[in-house]
Amino acid sequence: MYVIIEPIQSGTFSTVYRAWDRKGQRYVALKVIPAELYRDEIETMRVLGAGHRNICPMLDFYADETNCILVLEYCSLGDLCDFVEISRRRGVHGFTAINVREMARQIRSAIWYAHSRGIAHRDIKPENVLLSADGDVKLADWGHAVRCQWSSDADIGTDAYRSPETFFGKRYDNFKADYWSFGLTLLYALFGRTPFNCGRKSDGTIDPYPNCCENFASFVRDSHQFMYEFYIKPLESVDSDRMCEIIHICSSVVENLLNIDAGKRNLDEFIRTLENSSSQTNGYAFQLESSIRLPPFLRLKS
Ligand SMILES: Nc1ncnc2c1ncn2[C@@H]1O[C@H](COP(=O)(O)OP(=O)(O)OP(=O)(O)O)[C@@H](O)[C@H]1O
Repeated sequence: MYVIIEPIQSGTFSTVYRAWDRKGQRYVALKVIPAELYRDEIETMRVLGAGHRNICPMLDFYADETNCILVLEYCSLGDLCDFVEISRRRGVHGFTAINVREMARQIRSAIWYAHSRGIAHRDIKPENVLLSADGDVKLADWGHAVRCQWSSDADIGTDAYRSPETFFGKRYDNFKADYWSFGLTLLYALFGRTPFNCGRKSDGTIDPYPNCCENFASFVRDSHQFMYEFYIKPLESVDSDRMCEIIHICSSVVENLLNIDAGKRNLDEFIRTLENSSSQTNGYAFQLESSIRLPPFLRLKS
């Protein structure tokens, strides 16, 4: 029924193939997972259904004692991580190649939909943001997802995208943790890199970044200043309107998604501030100053 054409990628737990669906006359992605791991992912995908434009739907699945095969809609433009990397090699920044506002709207919509059904993704990152041929975003890989808002799992997801409170085995809000990962995913889309990395202790175990990462310490001291030093200052030859837009998106990400205080992360406020500025025309930086709290470096510039 399905003819495998080529492997797309091997993830940590699975291999994904591009295949031809003879019956449906279309390409599909086949994700092959060891049997002991598949149940949660399939159950989550069932709850999510095929009803959301920005969630990669499961079309079918097959299982035996050793493996399970998820048949997924095929996203021909691959994942956001590869897209940003390919653009970078061609000398194009993510913020030029991607309509980051539209991407943010679509990812937000997928997150909101999942959360409204009680599902937290718990591994939002560029590798799990797929791009379909018509340019839509499809949030994928629900293998780490849970159907509850609160947990204390200290070892879930991908370190560079995990929110600080998830490392220590204390109770945290999975939905707010998703907001943080969403924020870092957008920063990766804009700039092709993320700032926070875990270390290794002498016994080989992971040292969570909130304990050991200099960038994180700087971010805690002054998050807007850190963003300026890490992301904005190194940018060259970006015109001033574009620069204002990038700064505005960064500022909104920092205020509403990357807040150290998880309780203050706010998805709706994030989208609201993003939409606010998109209706502004040239020179909007000057008008913006009165509408949102701008980082100090933008005030200096204007
Ligand atoms: N439907 C799809 N269409 C196109 N490519 C896909 C699709 N699903 C997955 N891929 C590709 O395969 C990669 C791995 O898929 P996925 O993240 O689902 O596997 P995984 O084993 O759970 O990965 P990991 O645990 O390492 O995050 C994705 O990053 C993407 O590049």
